[in-house]
Amino acid sequence: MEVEKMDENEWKYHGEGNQSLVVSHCQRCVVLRFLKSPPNQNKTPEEILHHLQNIVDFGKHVMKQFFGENYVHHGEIIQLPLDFVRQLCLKIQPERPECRCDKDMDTLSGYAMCLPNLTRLQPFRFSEHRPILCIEIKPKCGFIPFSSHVSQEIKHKVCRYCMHQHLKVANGKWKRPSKYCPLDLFSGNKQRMHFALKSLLQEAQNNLKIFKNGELIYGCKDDQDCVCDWNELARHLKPFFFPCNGLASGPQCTRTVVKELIHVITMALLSSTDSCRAGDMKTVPISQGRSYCEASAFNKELIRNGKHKLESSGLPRGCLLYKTLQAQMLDMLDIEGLYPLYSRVEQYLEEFPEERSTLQIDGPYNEAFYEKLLDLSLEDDGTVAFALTKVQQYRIAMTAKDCSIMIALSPCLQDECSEQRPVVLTSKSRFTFSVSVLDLDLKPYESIPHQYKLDGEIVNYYLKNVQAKEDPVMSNLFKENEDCTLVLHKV
Ligand SMILES: O=P(O)(O)O[C@@H]1[C@@H](OP(=O)(O)O)[C@H](OP(=O)(O)O)[C@H](O)[C@H](OP(=O)(O)O)[C@H]1OP(=O)(O)O
Ligand SMILES: Nc1ncnc2c1ncn2[C@@H]1O[C@H](COP(=O)(O)OP(=O)(O)OP(=O)(O)O)[C@@H](O)[C@H]1O
Repeated sequence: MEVEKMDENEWKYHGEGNQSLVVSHCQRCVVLRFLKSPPNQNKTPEEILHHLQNIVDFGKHVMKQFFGENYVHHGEIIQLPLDFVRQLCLKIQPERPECRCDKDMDTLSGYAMCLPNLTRLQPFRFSEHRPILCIEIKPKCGFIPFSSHVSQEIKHKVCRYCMHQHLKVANGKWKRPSKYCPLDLFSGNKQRMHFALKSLLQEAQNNLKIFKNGELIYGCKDDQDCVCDWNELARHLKPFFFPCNGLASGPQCTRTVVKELIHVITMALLSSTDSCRAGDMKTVPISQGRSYCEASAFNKELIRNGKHKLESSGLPRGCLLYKTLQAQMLDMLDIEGLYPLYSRVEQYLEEFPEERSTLQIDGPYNEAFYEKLLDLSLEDDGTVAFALTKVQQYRIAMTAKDCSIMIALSPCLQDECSEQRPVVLTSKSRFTFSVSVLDLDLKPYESIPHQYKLDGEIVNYYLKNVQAKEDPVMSNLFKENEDCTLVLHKV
């Protein structure tokens, strides 16, 4: 990119999260990702550069090992003319959702990350001018803690996402709770995955976005500004799934198109398109934890129908969901078991502050950092080394619990398909596709006390306001079904 010739008119607002703001190039398949910070808390250019360098290194040397070369796009740092950045910031400001304006885009350093635009990245070069559909999913934590340090039984039964939903609705972050449960998505069971994806389509929150040719066509910019109309979505998608038409519009058409969409997402998520170095690093056998969440609407429906066993087919080892789950499961002790270890590291650092850099708390995130993450031993020998390894593994796990998955799909003809290109078929069309992961910024060491506090708040809110009310209803349902089993067995 020729940085001297940067023109803000060639860029447009693309999206943002809590930490960064993204603009996309109007013609080329690239984005610029700027850091954000609260007003008047600007970092120096050196600090920004260091932060960005850490993000790139972490993607390159650590996350690529966990997720695989092809899934991770670590990007590169770019230095931009300050005038361009200021003009760009002014230009995009009106597009920004109000709820994100508590932080400002960094306009003082001139540094940003340059990445491929994953919403427009064509899975394969041959199809450069083909339309492209992209689905972004933020799946969140896909397992129930198995750690013996967990103090509240409910955490062994209901997943964090489902519990957190109630607190978020109470706090006004979202208007309605979602029926999505990450454990259904991560189950590998197509029926459960279908239910999870349908629930995401019903209540997208910040967990689902759909882009057509790089433009957001479905999902929430914020809780006030959501484009979530299934008929409208079906109108956009019909040419992708039914290119020769023959499908009249109406509710039946909408349902058919949505079903096809869910099918392609499921197939892409279960596909294995890469291998990685940490490939056979097994954090814990999935069987150790419960494979379903008691609060999942899918699970409740099964119980209502007298079935007690939720199928969990398991994920294929090479697929991105499997890799994400394995990285998430580096949180082996749960925040309750981790917090005392964090305190041990803190105490040590209070005594020996100069050791902070040797311990690589704030980087560099290099090969040596990665190697230290591979020790999965849970035997606490009382050392700072043990505590630090668990803290760093926990940070990786938190990062994997908050990352997003991008699936890019492009229609292709039968004679264009070859063995190198993964293809997914629907009833009337075929797509080449690629799967990537984004937002792999390592969670800061300093966020651990916040995690500890938030965990308590989520659980306490759930116990007080939800479980207390739901329990009699659910236990009655269990009882009814048990009665039924008794009749069949003995009489
Ligand atoms: O704690 P959670 O689970 O609510 O996750 C936060 C996300 O909220 P979500 O629940 O996905 O709506 C939150 O997402 P939103 O800003 O709410 O869209 C951030 O991703 C936050 O990350 P960071 O601390 O800014 O790096 C996330 O915080 P971390 O816990 O990952 O640090
Ligand atoms: N390389 C990319 N290509 C296309 N879109 C991108 C890319 N990177 C980010 N985005 C878009 O910008 C949004 C915000 O980016 P990102 O998730 O990295 O922000 P964040 O502030 O780090 O998020 P969080 O709130 O989770 O901390 C994403 O949800 C995605 O839609």
